[in-house]
Amino acid sequence: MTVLQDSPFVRACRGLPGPHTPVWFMRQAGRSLPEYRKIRAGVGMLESCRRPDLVTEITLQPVRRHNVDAAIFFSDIVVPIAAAGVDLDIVAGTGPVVAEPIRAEGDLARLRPITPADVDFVTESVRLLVAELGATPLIGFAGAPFTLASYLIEGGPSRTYLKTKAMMYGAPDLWNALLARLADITLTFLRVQIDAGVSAVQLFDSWAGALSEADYRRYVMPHSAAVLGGLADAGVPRIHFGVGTAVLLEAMGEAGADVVGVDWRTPLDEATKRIGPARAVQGNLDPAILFAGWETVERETRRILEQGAAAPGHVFNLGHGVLPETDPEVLTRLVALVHDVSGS
Ligand SMILES: Cc1c2[nH]c(c1CCC(=O)O)Cc1[nH]c(c(CCC(=O)O)c1C)Cc1[nH]c(c(CCC(=O)O)c1C)Cc1[nH]c(c(C)c1CCC(=O)O)C2
Repeated sequence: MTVLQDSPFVRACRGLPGPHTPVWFMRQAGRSLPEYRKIRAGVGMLESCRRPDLVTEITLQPVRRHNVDAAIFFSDIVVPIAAAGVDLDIVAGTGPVVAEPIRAEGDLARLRPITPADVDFVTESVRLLVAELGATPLIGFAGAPFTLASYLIEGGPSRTYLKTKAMMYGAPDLWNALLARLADITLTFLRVQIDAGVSAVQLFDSWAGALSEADYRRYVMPHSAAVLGGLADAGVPRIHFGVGTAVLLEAMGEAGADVVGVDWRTPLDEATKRIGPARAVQGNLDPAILFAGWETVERETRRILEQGAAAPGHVFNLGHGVLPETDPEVLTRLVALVHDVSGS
């Protein structure tokens, strides 16, 4: 086991004190970095996720630049479902597009279980990265069953989740069969990453905020809990993140998280009241604040560090991913600020 238990990041995830508040950014690897745009030129997104040389280089780029406290494995939430047999592509500027969406019982056969051999490129990439990263922890990740199902059912990104909700409410047996399959694939995919040496995992339920708490608990939480609960003995912290989840924070913690990701809509002290004292929080600077000038960035960062102190552990992050237009120098400066303000 290569879990970096004494790193500031893993300690904060476990609610233990450390030398400073650790910080990393969702989508820290990606289009905000010129070196990323250069290495990705002419290479498709899915192809880049399957090439260990590219995965390693792209994952390391923001670590070299920003002095963040953790790296996040470069991949995408649809990589395991592509490995499970679903014909899909990641279209620049749009996101995942599924050739034949899943709408009926017979379509489930297109989503078979995966074995570690189906994602051997993940094992190889994680091993290379863990060796390169040394004392910096690597975060593995996967999409949660609801968010994955939304792409599979809609066929691509959606504003209303109309077909997704129609299946969830109107065909609950099919819905539960689909989400159970996705939970199984996700659990295997995260175990592969843990076995290869990641120090933490993040389950992205980015679009769960489309649901009420009651419906989240009824239709989604059991499947996410199967994933997170299935990793209870794995020895790595589990982060559970979504957007627009103010009313879901308590349930997302209960689903089996050690750390609950919070977007910018809920202050971290308020989030901690809802989540309770047993779990750390991660967040929650609005990614758009990075465009508002340094004074505003500094003021908002100080506020978030103060409010985060109410939680047993705080991992500083944005409330959602880095926007492609972000000036990377602002991110570098933000990391230094978080370390400086929170350091003893
Ligand atoms: C919903 C979701 C997806 N993918 C992901 C989520 C959950 C996180 C979130 O809520 O943002 C997760 C993801 N996708 C990517 C990462 C890399 C690691 C990191 O955070 O640095 C992670 C963690 C790379 C990527 N995934 C994608 C890119 C951009 C494609 C490119 O660089 O060509 C990257 C760097 C493509 C993608 N893939 C997806 C979308 C919506 C997009 C954006 C489409 C676009 O704007 O072009 C699906």
